[in-house]
Amino acid sequence: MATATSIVRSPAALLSAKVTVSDHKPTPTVQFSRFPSKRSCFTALLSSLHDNNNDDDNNNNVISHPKPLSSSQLFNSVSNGSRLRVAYQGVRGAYSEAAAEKAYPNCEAVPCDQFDSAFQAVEKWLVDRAVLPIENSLGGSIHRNYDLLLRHSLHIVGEVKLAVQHCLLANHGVQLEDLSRVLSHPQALAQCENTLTKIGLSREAVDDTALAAKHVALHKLKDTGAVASSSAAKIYGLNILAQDIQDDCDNVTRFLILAREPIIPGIQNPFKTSIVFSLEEGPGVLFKALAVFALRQINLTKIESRPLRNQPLRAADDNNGSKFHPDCVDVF
Ligand SMILES: O=C(O)C(=O)C[C@]1(C(=O)O)C=C[C@@H](O)C=C1
Repeated sequence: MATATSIVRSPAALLSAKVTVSDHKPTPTVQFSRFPSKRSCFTALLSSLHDNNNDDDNNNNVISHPKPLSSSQLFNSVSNGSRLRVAYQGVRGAYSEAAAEKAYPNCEAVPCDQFDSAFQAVEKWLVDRAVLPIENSLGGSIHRNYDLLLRHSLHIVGEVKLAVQHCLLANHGVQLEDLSRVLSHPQALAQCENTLTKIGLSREAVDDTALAAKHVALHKLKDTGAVASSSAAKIYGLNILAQDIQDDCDNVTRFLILAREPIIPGIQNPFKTSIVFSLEEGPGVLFKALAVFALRQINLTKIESRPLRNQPLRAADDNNGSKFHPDCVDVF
């Protein structure tokens, strides 16, 4: 069990509650809110009130949202008698596939070549949900997905944590001393940094761990291994040369569950909220923004800062001599 915090609907209506989150279930979260400017912040607040009142959506000034998911729909892996389709990045045997199946045990896990394709698959109604990695206990944040969350209009409706245990895989008959190179996802290579350095293998990044295993098997490579899961070894017929090669035995990746529809937070489940905002530069702006949470006893579980793409880096000695200008601060 872990402790987390709730609930922020908008900067104008802050509520907080200390809650307990089970690690074993997907944690429901309210929608991914964006407050890039005062104007859009106001729009977001208006549309959220509009949804809650269930009014007819005839007003063009108010953004219309898809119908929100209910908490019971959220955990149902069967919709209308058919299996829920859940997009993940990678090929069969990727950790993301295991995360999708952990989030929705009876789902049809749908492989996507890139993170962006998984976002698009949900937006184009090809699948019902996407399950994508957002941070790892050893490797840190997966920035690509933070940036994609800003570019797409999907909602975070839950999260799932997966213990990641890496294996060193090779073709049958290949010994550890035959290997000079290893392929894997960059995060997986980072999570095994110490072990791979000790063995003395050069590293090459590919799109996902299972793809690395598939490549080694398909091309019958004798000098190249793959860092991937034991299920990838089974699927692609590879031998496990070493198990649990990650640098820390507590290697956990947190995945977000994304949907077209937001969910309405209920009181029966704990809720976590993600907010994105940018700040005008000036002394103490970040301190003041964070004080809003501190003064209401809201426990922040993660803070992430991303560059604003449409603004070049600001010089360190401009304006009032302030050396640090956070371009964008995301509170998760
Ligand atoms: O390559 C995979 O198997 C993935 O699912 C991707 C991914 C990641 O993006 O972090 C997921 C979990 C592990 O941390 C390593 C890689």
